[in-house]
Amino acid sequence: MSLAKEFLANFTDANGGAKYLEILQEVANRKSRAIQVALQDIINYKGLDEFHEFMTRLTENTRRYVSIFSSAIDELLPEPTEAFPDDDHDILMTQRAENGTDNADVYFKAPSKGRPSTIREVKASHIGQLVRIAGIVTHCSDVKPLMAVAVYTCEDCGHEIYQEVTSRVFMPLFKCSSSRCRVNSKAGNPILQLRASKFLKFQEAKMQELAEHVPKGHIPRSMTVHLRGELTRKVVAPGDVVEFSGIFLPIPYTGFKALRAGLVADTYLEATAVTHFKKKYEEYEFQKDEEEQITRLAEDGDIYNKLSRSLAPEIYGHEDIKSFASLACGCSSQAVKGWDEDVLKHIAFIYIRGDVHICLMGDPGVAKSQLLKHIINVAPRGVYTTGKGSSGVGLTAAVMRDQVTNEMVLEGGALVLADMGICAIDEFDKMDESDRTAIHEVMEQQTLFLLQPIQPGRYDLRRTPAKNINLPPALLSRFDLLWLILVRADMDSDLELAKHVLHVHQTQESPALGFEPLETNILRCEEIIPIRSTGVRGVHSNSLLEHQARRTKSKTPHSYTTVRTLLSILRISAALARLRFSESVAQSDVDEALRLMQMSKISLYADDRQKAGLDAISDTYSIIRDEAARSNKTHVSYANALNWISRKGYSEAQLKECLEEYAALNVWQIDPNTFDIRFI
Ligand SMILES: Nc1ncnc2c1ncn2[C@@H]1O[C@H](COP(=O)(O)OP(=O)(O)OP(=O)(O)O)[C@@H](O)[C@H]1O
Repeated sequence: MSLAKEFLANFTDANGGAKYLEILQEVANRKSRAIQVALQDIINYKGLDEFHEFMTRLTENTRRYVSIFSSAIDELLPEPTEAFPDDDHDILMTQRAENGTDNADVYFKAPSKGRPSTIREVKASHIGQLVRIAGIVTHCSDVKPLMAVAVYTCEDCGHEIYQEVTSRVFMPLFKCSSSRCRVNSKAGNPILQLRASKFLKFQEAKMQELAEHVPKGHIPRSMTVHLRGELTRKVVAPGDVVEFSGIFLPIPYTGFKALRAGLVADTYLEATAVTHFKKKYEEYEFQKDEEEQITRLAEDGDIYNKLSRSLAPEIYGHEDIKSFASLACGCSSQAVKGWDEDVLKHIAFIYIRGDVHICLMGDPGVAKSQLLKHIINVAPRGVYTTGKGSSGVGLTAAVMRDQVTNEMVLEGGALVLADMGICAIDEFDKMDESDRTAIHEVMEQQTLFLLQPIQPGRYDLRRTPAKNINLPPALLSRFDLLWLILVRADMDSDLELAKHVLHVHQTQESPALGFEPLETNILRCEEIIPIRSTGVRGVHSNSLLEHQARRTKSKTPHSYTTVRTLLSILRISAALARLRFSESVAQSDVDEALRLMQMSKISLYADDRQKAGLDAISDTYSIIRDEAARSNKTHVSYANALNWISRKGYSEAQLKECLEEYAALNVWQIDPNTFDIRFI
């Protein structure tokens, strides 16, 4: 205990203040009841060597050190410096203090260095130790009073008896322990005084391991977490991604369960600190360097391209899907405000949702699942689940009996946990039809994004998507984009893919992108800041409607325009504007939104692209024209043009043919030496 006293009395923080003595003064003045001891402070206090043995003992037998620190605190507790009302409550507190039953609550916070453990990594060998565990909260009970000290008054001798309660069940006292009753050979009659007893706020949470910690094909594990005192209500809602520091403890079964269980005990985590990992968009606090990087990005004219190419750089190609996925992260459920009346008058809905849904379909092994996991990792709140293992209840909510309060409560499923975030449902087509209908309403109310890869086996291009995907049209129509990824015979593209995959596996990093890929935390910030922007003002409606009318006259079959299509264009355009930190949607945003919609349709009817007159040469021209328009350039280097078209799977030979054909039409001039392009 001497080391504990020395540390608490002499530790000074970075500002030279006596951190823990100040906290003890707060406790003495009844301004606080909790003392959180950061183990990092103990490490910093004397360097690891001096306190190494102390730290090891503390982390391996934490509960014992809670009582050691409590005793040290009792000896160090200063006199109050502020008077407080002298009422019967105070008399009681004084008595408790004299009986040592009113200790302040001591909590240890594990050092934040290194990766927290996953639930799967915490074993029986960790029993009694201080551990850090990261996970997603799936259930929170109400905050209830938990008795910590039972106070009795003996009816015969008036003696006050204190009984410390350390579990959720305890045996009340029936015999008075005073000397007077003992001398009189009386059992006495201790009466429990609830008003005098000490209660702690108590909350029970269920934490599930994060999707990225679950080995393929395994079921996510969960753990019960007990939150007491000042730690209650720190976990705001199911879906919060948090890191708990706590003592891993066994919880003996009681009653008949104990008879059946024998020596087997259940386990739980006695929380001592809670850190929120991914907050809701509004609560996210940016680090200083993040703000600086975002500011530099905001001034960069190529932010959209850099964002989408930084998402899953080790996955080759799929640029348009990555572009749209980065938009999906950055959309907001805010209504799209400020669009001028002409556009809105064509829209039946009063409320225009801001979220987008994507349905990814494709052949096996085209990186659909990998893309989902990257997107979930970037999104501030993301939940990944598989249709094979999910039921409608597992996706929405189940009515469960709360173990603590024995009341019936709603336990949030994947969609609830991802509220205001992104929910990725893999192999959605494997879900039962009856379960799938559970998300119709959710998708329409737009509290979630959905990315759902579907493997219809081999996709038959001669049939419509609805027939290939065997999803009800009512559900299909809720997707803003249906994107088909097929393995196509294309030597150049396959060669590039092979080079890319080999490079990733040899160097454990993605090939050079021509710029420093944005870190995940910057991508996450980048997706968040636009959320905070107010709604974006619309472009002049005529250009939007004309654009859409022109596109839908194209020869691509099945390309009718519904109100939902128009809403999708509104949402995508608004998301593009937000990514540019713009408060208004520009023509280029609408162009890009229409291009993404067009590319989505083309992916579904690829073989019709030739019939639709979008052959390789005109497609190559469209790609160069659109990219040049987006970067607002009239002069395009040959290297850029080649990079743009090869990303779409076209070859250099097709580029050269396109350059010649459109130079002959006086669309552009080609530099005879460098083959650079200058639009006329
Ligand atoms: N374009 C690509 N670039 C890099 N790696 C790829 C690409 N396509 C597939 N892969 C690799 O192929 C493997 C399969 O990827 P993934 O599991 O995401 O495919 P999938 O489409 O989900 O397959 P399935 O439909 O069978 O689940 C992964 O290791 C992935 O990295």
